[in-house]
Amino acid sequence: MIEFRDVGKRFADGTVGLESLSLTAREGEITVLVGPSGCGKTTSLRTVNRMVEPTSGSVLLQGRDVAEGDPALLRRGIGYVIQQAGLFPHRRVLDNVATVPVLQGLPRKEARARAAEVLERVGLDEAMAQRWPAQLSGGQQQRVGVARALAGDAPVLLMDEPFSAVDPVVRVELQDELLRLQADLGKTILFVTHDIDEAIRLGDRVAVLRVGGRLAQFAPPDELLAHPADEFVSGFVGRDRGYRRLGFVPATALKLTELPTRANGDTAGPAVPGEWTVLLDGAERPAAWLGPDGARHELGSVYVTEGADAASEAAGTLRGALDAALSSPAGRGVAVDREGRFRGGVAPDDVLALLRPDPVP
Ligand SMILES: Nc1ncnc2c1ncn2[C@@H]1O[C@H](COP(=O)(O)OP(=O)(O)OP(=O)(O)O)[C@@H](O)[C@H]1O
Repeated sequence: MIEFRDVGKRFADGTVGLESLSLTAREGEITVLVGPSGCGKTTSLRTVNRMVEPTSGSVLLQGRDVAEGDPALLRRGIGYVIQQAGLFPHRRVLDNVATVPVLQGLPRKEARARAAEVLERVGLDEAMAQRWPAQLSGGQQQRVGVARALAGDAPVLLMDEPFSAVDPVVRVELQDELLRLQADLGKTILFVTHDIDEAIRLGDRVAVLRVGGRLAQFAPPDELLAHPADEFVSGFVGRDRGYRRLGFVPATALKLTELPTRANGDTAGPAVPGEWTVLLDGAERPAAWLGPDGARHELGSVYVTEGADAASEAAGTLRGALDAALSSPAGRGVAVDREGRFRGGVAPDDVLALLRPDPVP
C-alpha cells in the first residue's frame, strides 16, 4: 500500500536525513517506524505526503508514485496526526475536525455532522465539541487530532509521535483506543515513535531504523523480541524482551490440564482428597477454589483462552495464562472460554516451556 523504494533525502545544508530506505507498509495494518532521535523517522513519514521531497528513490501509494500529481490533492487523501495535535487555536473543536471534510468539498453543515460523528468515535461528546482547543487536556487534544485525521475518511493515516506529549497513563488509554478504532476501520497506518514499548504494542509490523534511515530490522513484534537481527536491535528492544514477549505470544499451543471440579454450594469436601477443587456455578463458570483443607479461596485472575482483543490485551496470550497461574492460591490457574465457562487448568511450567527459546546448537 505504501512502498518506499530506495528513498533518500539529503537536505539543502548537506545533512543526510535518509540514506536509502526500502520498506512496504501493508494495507490495513499498523506499520511502526521506531528508532533513536535523528534516525529519519519523521523525514520518512513526510515523504509520503510530500512535506519532504526525496532527493533519490520514490514513494508509491497504492502503486502510484506520489511525486506525480498535485500535492494538495494527495494530502487530502491522507490523514495526518502530529505531536501536540496541531489544532487551530482559534477554531472550536468541532470546526477543527470539520476542516478536512470542508476542504474535501462537503457543505459546512454536513462537514460538522461528520465531525460530530468522528468526535464521538474517539470518546468526545457534544460539550467537548463546542470548546476551544486550549480548554482541553493534552489527552483530549490528541483525541481531537485523531478525529480530525479520521474525518476525511482517508484510507491512509500518518501518525508522527501522536501520543508523546501526554502522561503514561493517558498514553496507554490513547493506544488502546487507537487499536479499538483500527479493529473497526482497518486503515493503513504509518506510525512514528521513539518508544519501543509503544511500537511493540501498536505495530502489526515494526521497522527499527538506525541513523540515516537505515533499516535495521522489519518484523512483527514477537519476532523482534524473540530474534533481534543484531546487537543494535537487541539493545534498542531492551533487556527485558524475554519477559515482554509474554504479551505477544498467543497461547494457542498451551495445553490445559485437568482439574477436579464440584458444583458451587455442594457441601462435600474436595473432589479429590488433598487436592484443590474448582467450584463451578450453574452455568459452568468457576466461582472459587475449594482448598484441600475444605475452605473456600478466591479464584485469582482467570485466563481467557480466546477472544484476544484490544480491550483486554492479555486475553489469549501467555501473559494472561501466566498471570492466572501465578495469582491463584492453588499453584495453577483457571482457564475459561469467552463466555466465562470453565475449560481447564494452567500450570506455570507449561507456560514457561512455550517461551523457552530453541537452544543454541
Ligand atoms: N529541514 C532540515 N534541514 C536539515 N536537516 C534536517 C532537516 N530536517 C531534518 N533534518 C535532519 O535529518 C535527520 C533526520 O531527522 P528526522 O526528524 O527525520 O529524525 P527523527 O528520527 O524523526 O528524530 P526525532 O525522534 O528526534 O524526531 C536529523 O539529523 C535531522 O537533524
